[in-house]
Amino acid sequence: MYDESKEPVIILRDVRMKYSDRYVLQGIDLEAYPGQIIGYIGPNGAGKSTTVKIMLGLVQGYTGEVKLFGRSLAEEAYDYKRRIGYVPEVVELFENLTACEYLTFVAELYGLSYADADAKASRLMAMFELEQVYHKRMTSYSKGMRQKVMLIASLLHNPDVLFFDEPLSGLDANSVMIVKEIMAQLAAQGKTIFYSSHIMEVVEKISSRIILIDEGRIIADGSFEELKSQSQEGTLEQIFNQLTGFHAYKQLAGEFVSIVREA
Ligand SMILES: Nc1ncnc2c1ncn2[C@@H]1O[C@H](COP(=O)(O)OP(=O)(O)OP(=O)(O)O)[C@@H](O)[C@H]1O
Repeated sequence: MYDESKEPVIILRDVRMKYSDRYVLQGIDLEAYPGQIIGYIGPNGAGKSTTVKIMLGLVQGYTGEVKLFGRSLAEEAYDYKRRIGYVPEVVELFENLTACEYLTFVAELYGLSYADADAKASRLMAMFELEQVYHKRMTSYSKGMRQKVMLIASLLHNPDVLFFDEPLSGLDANSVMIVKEIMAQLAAQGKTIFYSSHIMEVVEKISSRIILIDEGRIIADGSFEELKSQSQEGTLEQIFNQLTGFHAYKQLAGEFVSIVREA
């Protein structure tokens, strides 16, 4: 369980972000604590990736305050990146490298020596039964194999906060169980996991807290039980549909299919 007596590791205050004339984040306020697994969910285009990229220092030009580990990202030369890990949604970069080359490169950026990085990376690859391909180029990897490499890359430096964007994407059923358990054990040891996904069944089960964002605003924030009792719905998928005002999926699907069938 997370410990709210500790200092929050993430603080966002009135974070707003504008692209061209349009606000895609309209005032995000949240704190995250050690040991929390936060499911950060919302419709396509709601602003989830933008929020995460701001926290990663990849997007500038926002207003409001963003603090990680008690210090503002706006502070000059604040080197917080060694304490965070990130699994991006799209894994296409660097595939001409072998896993060994890629993982040791990433770990060295985080300050590990080559020898330590190689030893740790090869052992973690073996845990996913990927030892045979450790020295093969990732162009020859399946989607799930690449995803496992990205997970390892995000964890090699033992970060305190993890940002995962669809981390189970492409993983087989056994690997999903392993990764879910890894997340639970990391959280039990006080890591904070900020997790974006569209797979509601998984978010419902693994999150200690769920934040639902729609059109750049937080519209629900609490444990699954809290969200359930507020909305009178049974599953997270139903809560999501209700809170985002979506009911017409059958009609929409019908219209879609009828357009497809037009000669
Ligand atoms: N670089 C950019 N330039 C202009 N608009 C952008 C840019 N990045 C994101 N947007 C817009 O900001 C809005 C929020 O995008 P964002 O990627 O944060 O959504 P998301 O909630 O992560 O969506 P998804 O579930 O589809 O991944 C969208 O309307 C998107 O078109």
